[in-house]
Amino acid sequence: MLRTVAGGAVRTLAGSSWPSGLPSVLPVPSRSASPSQSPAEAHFHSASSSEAGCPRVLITGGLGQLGLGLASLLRKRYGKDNVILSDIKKPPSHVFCSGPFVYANILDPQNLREVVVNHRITWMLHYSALLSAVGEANMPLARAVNITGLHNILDLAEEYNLRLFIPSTIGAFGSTSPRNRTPDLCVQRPRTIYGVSKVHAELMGEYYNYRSGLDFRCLRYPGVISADSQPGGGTTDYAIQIFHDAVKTGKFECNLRASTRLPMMYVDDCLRATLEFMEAPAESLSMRTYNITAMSFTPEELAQEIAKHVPEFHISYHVDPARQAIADSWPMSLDDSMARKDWGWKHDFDLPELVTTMLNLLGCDTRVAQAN
Ligand SMILES: NC(=O)c1ccc[n+]([C@@H]2O[C@H](COP(=O)([O-])OP(=O)(O)OC[C@H]3O[C@@H](n4cnc5c(N)ncnc54)[C@H](O)[C@@H]3O)[C@@H](O)[C@H]2O)c1
Ligand SMILES: C[C@@H](O)[C@H](N)C(=O)O
Repeated sequence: MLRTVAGGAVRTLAGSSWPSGLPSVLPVPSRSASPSQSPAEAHFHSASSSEAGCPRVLITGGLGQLGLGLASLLRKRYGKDNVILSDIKKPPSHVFCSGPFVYANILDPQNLREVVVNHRITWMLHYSALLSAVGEANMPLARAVNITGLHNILDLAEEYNLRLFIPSTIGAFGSTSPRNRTPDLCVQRPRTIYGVSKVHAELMGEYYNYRSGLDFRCLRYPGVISADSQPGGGTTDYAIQIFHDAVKTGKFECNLRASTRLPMMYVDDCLRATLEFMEAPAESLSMRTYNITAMSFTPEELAQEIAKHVPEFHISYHVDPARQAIADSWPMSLDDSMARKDWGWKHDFDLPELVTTMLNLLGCDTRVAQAN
């Protein structure tokens, strides 16, 4: 099993049969390989890996909270030039210089087609979206990007036989879903355009998989916490901002109630899960959409953990009714046992490690704080 540590470095790797000669990694599945096929036949039928055996990856929406970290991890794995970052935003110069970047608007199918063809793309990781809070603030745009854009992506992935990853979210559940240890399969009646669009993405991807064999893969992420990128307008954003404010000012005003429990994950776990899932043999996947999680906490519990390192830290509450209503309809914890069973998902970061890591990355000397 491939494992990484904070920062994305490979820690331990098992297995060694990647045909491109990459350092020992999980065997790359050919989606049409079967035990009766010769490796040559399997390779011939695999359109999800490039001629050289190494995927050529396109990341859409790559300048958001998660895209840059994902690109960095995948570039370490597959080579800088095999991972193309794209967005409609202008990249800062350090991003532009760090590897291939192209403009790709998911609402423009012609533009997308050119990118896929010109860069000989074999895997697409589709990260463009409007998140929960900004989606409610601009429903028509969220509907266009998250639903019309998705249709463009699916059609292209089917036409060019791409392996397609689309992240879903805890926001794909609603108040009528079980809220404790929410299972993979249950009632999904979200009441945000974000949630509705993600249920649509899950179902459409599974339908394309069923209809034409599209190698669609989807993980329902919890709230993802990272230090080096800004959150994009979600309901779980408080769990990032709290660290910045704790380090800068020692206090934080939270827009959710103290007792609001939500599933969360540190970004390194999230990105490693994505890579491991993309590399998992198709035969090991009993489903195409999996829950993954690491921890669940409330703002109050997070503040208490931060206060162990920043003793003067003070949290206050000024609840935003729109975000609170969204959070109250989401799971408090997820059941991700199927991901753990099928393809070996295992998180590294629980709440104490998350807090220590975030504070260290943001420049707070937690050892000194603890000593004090
Ligand atoms: N961050 C989280 O906590 C979290 C949790 C669950 C799921 N996800 C999912 O992961 C994905 C990435 O999340 P994120 O936090 O990086 O989002 P983000 O909002 O930070 O970034 C989204 C990116 O999409 C781009 N985009 C918008 N319209 C576009 C268009 N027409 N064409 C191309 N790109 C466009 C934006 O410019 C932005 O850079 C999303 O699909 C999101 O639903 C994120
Ligand atoms: C949970 C996730 O999908 C995103 N961070 C949001 O809050 O909208």
